[in-house]
Amino acid sequence: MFLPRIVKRMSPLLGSRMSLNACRFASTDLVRTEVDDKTGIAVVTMNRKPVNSLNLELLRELSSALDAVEKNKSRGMILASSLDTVFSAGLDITEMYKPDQARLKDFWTTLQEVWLKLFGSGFPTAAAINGHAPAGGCLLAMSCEYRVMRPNLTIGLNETQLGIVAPSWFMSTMENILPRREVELALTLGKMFSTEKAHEIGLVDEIVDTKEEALAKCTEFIQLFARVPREARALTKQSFRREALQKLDRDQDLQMFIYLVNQPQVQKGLGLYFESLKKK
Ligand SMILES: CC/C=C\C/C=C\C/C=C\C/C=C/C(=O)SCCNC(=O)CCNC(=O)[C@H](O)C(C)(C)COP(=O)(O)OP(=O)(O)OC[C@H]1O[C@@H](n2cnc3c(N)ncnc32)[C@H](O)[C@@H]1OP(=O)(O)O
Repeated sequence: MFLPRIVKRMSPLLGSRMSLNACRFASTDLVRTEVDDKTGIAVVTMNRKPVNSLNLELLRELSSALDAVEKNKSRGMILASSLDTVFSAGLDITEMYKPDQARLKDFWTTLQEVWLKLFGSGFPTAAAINGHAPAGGCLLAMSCEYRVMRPNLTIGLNETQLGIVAPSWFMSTMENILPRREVELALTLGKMFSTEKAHEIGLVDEIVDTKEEALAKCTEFIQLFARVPREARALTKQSFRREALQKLDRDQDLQMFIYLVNQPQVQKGLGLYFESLKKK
């Protein structure tokens, strides 16, 4: 159970430029949330070694962090990773391979919840992509309004490469950013884009060299909205994203997921893929 710990302290995270700002922290082991008192922007940092794979516990804590950002009336939120080379490896394969059925249900329901809160948030969002972002990691980054990425990394929805199908709301999330044709090709190929290619096609907005620069660029983006009335901005964003949000029928999607994941050929594929990751 996530219990936000709100304390005042100096920020150790954002380097000298922001280190004098007092920050409020609401943190757990897996997700650190820090609100800069000067900018009012929350940085939500995923911290699950080795690769921030999204298991039930990490998803639950992300969901709670999004609630806390909403409740605190933060000016915006930056999603980042504490790891040097990985933003998030996507869904934790161990949640889907030979799963406990009750936990599998909880896992998927919580993932839906995180997406609904992040993609549908009223506050401005940006992703500081300081590491690789395959599949579910790409989904989180794409659910934000702006993406800043370090060079020589990869991002994309690679599900078909694993022999699985990205759910339709993963697809809609990509379609909110890229032209339909580009999305169809990316999805059917299971394409992982380099940072540079992702920038060229518009999947990523800016490339920077360091995590600190990524956080600074995300902050600049969120500050663009400083003079825009908050409610009007939020309703405009939510209205623009409504079609994608409403298309998700949670019960039907859950049933489909449970059915597909339990198919012997999907289990076999997930097992082989997991083994190949271990042998790498
Ligand atoms: C309604 C329709 C429904 C359903 C159809 C059914 C299912 C579809 C549902 C959802 C879509 C799926 C979405 C996903 O997100 S699936 C996950 C896809 N992720 C990946 O393919 C990424 C795999 N990982 C990597 O490519 C690399 O690990 C990465 C580039 C991220 C980092 O490389 P690095 O060299 O730094 O680390 P590694 O040595 O590879 O890994 C370290 C360690 O971590 C383990 N690992 C990696 N990724 C995962 C993962 N996703 N889940 C669990 N574990 C992972 C890896 O095995 C290593 O473990 P160990 O050997 O024990 O150290």
